Amino acid sequence: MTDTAALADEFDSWFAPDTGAATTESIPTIAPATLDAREISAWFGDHKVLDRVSLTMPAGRVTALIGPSGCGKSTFLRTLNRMHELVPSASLAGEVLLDDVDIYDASRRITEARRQIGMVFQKPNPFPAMSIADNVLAGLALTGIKLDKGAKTDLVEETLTKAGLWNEVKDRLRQAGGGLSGGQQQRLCIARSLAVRPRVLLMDEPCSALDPTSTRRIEQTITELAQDVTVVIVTHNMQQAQRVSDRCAFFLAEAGTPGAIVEHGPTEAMFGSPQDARTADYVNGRFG
Ligand SMILES: Nc1ncnc2c1ncn2[C@@H]1O[C@H](COP(=O)(O)OP(=O)(O)OP(=O)(O)O)[C@@H](O)[C@H]1O
Repeated sequence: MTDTAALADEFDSWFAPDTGAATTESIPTIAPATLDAREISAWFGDHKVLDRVSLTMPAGRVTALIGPSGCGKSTFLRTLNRMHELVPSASLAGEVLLDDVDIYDASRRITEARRQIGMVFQKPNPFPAMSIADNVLAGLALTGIKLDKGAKTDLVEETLTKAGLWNEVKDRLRQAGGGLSGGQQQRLCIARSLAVRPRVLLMDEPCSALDPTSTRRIEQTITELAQDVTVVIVTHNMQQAQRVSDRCAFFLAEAGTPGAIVEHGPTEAMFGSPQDARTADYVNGRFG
């Protein structure tokens, strides 16, 4: 996916399949949840790209997924909120438990899983012509949540503050989201995700399109967010993984085999005393 419009479509489509979303006048405030992936295998057609990946991503912590290009990090991330199934040829085996409830259970609505497990993409994808405030509120309509004006105003301030953008935009909330810098747009997208009060926020290389200053600003935001929401982030940047994450999982797809986790654990141990020689080689920049 290459342009902003296409990514905005992706945002739209992830809520689209559900027709039975409930309407409510308030958004439940809930605590961060633990996400537990059990024996996840994933395919595109008959190409198996993940093989029985199990990983617990603890509540209120930042977990970084690291590994060379093509080892299945993004695919794994997309299985965690049922985005993988948006690809027509895609299939999946295994379970993803959100505080012990399987998000793939047939009785659970797809929209509810995606509301509770939000996603921030590689390139910022605000709706460019929509105002900053309306961008923040965009997810509410898509999930069927209706709020009165005062509650919306409060929610815009609350989420832009949490995303570290409020002070920069509070005097121009009616201006177009597309007029912000790349880093500001990414923080706007974080605020948009937070507005539906997710319990988990998935981030797929959220800084890869940003300059170093904007990157550090997003990293600061991620660190601050972790008390409200569980964060799972894919990153190629080893310094970033060390700076923002509590735990890391190292993925590898060796010699044409599907991606699997070689090692996972506290970030300090993964970088300071890795158990597997392949982890040591990767985190020290010897390949990948
Ligand atoms: N939509 C798709 N259709 C078919 N194959 C896909 C699709 N998306 C990913 N793949 C394949 O799945 C495998 C894993 O890709 P994935 O993007 O998950 O890896 P990654 O570790 O996130 O890579 P990168 O770090 O380069 O983003 C690769 O072989 C890739 O070519």
